[in-house]
Amino acid sequence: MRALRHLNKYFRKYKSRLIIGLIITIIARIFAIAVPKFIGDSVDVVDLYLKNEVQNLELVKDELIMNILLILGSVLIAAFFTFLMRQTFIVVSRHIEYDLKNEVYRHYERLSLNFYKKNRTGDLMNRISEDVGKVRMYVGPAIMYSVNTVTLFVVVIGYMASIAPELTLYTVAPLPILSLSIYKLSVAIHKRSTIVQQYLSKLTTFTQESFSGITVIKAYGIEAQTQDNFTELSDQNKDKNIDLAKVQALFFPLMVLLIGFSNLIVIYIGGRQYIDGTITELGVIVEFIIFVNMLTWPVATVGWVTSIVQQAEASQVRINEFLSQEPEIVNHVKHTTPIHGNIVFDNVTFTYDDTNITALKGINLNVKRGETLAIIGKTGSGKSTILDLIGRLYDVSTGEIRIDNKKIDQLNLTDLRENIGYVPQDAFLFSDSIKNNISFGKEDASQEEIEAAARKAVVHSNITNFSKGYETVLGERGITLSGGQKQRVSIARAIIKDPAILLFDDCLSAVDTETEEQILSNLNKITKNKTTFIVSHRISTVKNADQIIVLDEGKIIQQGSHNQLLNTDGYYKKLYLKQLSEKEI
Ligand SMILES: Nc1ncnc2c1ncn2[C@@H]1O[C@H](COP(=O)(O)OP(=O)(O)OP(=O)(O)O)[C@@H](O)[C@H]1O
Repeated sequence: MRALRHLNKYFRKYKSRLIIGLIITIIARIFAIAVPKFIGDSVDVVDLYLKNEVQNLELVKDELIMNILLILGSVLIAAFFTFLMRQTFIVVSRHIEYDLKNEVYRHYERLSLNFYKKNRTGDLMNRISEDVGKVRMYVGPAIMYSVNTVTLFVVVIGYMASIAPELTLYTVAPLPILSLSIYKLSVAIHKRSTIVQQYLSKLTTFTQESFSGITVIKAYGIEAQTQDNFTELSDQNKDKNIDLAKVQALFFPLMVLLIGFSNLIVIYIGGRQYIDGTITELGVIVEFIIFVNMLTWPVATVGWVTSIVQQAEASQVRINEFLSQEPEIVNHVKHTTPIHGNIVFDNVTFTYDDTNITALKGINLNVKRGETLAIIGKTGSGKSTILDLIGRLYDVSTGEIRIDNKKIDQLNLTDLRENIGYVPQDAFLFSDSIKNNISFGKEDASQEEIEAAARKAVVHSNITNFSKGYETVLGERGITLSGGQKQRVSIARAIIKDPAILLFDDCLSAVDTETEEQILSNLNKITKNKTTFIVSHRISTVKNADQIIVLDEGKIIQQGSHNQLLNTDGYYKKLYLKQLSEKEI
């Protein structure tokens, strides 16, 4: 129960509603037990009349009508309060579920990229949906049924013991067996449903991947093979579901069996006691039979609730495991720090701690506001890593990065990121309209601003060619756009922010050289008072930059302007000549 203590703050938050729920439950139960009492009384009146102890039939009829009205009234009141009980407890549980989901989501967002690399997306999603759902079963149904059971027990058994103590003892004796059996069964059900969940998530992941990669599947003609794999997974899934159904099927028969057993005891022992005179009223037996049936479900829920609490505990442990993770990148500065964009790398070395790859080794750079630095180099040489460090997606291992003469970790992280327009290598577009995908960089952007940004990124005419223009909704990962169009929408998204620092990570690779030239000439105007880092494999993209660096295995092997580098033998010149011969320049 340790992990579940995390929820106490929510119980405190909804304290008053829970107390009201408790009072409502007690009232509902009191009215519920009135029903068997009135039935018992009715049987007694009829019994007395049959034994000739009461002769006036009218009196008997009046008493019966009165009892019927009382039963009706009690049932209605009990039903109304039971409805209110569910409304309070279940509604509170939905509020707590909502609060907890938001808490987990907020925390996820604070965590650094490393966290996302170490944990699978499916796992993150499971904890926020399925695990929170299981915890809700504890804060909702489990608490509601526990309160219900305890109040019913105190009220009903107290009343039963007051009218026939010995019979009460015999009647409740089999109930712990019922509770224990239901508990065992619930544990077995839980085990099997966990397995079912695992198989279901395998099947979901497989289906999701095959639909995302449908182009590859069709291009390679492997539909039949994919179908076989799906059928196999589906088969396993079905078998596990059947295993689960087998134990679930035992639940109600087991309950009915044990209720039947308790009823037999009441009839047998109660009958004997009535015959030998220990019990004087026949109605008591009738009342007891109704009480046994009333107690059965709450007793069964003791076992069920125990298993719910165990599952919730396990889920909360998993949730707490993530909640207790501290973000590696911490915002040390709470006050705002304006960003102008003078960037210095001072002997920066960076090692990815999961792969242990030292992606950057002793990098020194000095880029002033208004300047453009281009980075070129073989794949895996550390180009993207430089951009990631500027956005403080990771902290440097040794050396330091300074922006406007301040160490990067002495800047307000939100200010830093708000002042960066980043265009990643793999343009990611959300399943939303093109308009919203662009204005993502500036939420309050007007249509004119959006169009202006799209014009600068040379994608406006493509967008207006779509029948719905800027309202065109993009499919998953923007599949309705070509690679080059996606890149340009992504550039527009960065431009619209009008940030102090622009980071372009090989984002013109899918654009033809003519369009590239137009974009670069537009960027030239935009970046006049900004600091720009541009990563590329093409000389045509980097040639106009103020500084160009060539990276190789994390080290700067060449540095200078286009002309300076052309006059030096090395990687840059070789690449230039090669691309020139390919007529790329
Ligand atoms: N998130 C990461 N976790 C661990 N290692 C990484 C990560 N990203 C990159 N690396 C490794 O760091 C090195 C530099 O990668 P980086 O992405 O900076 O290269 P790059 O020059 O941008 O390559 P490309 O031109 O192919 O984009 C590579 O060896 C890569 O495998």
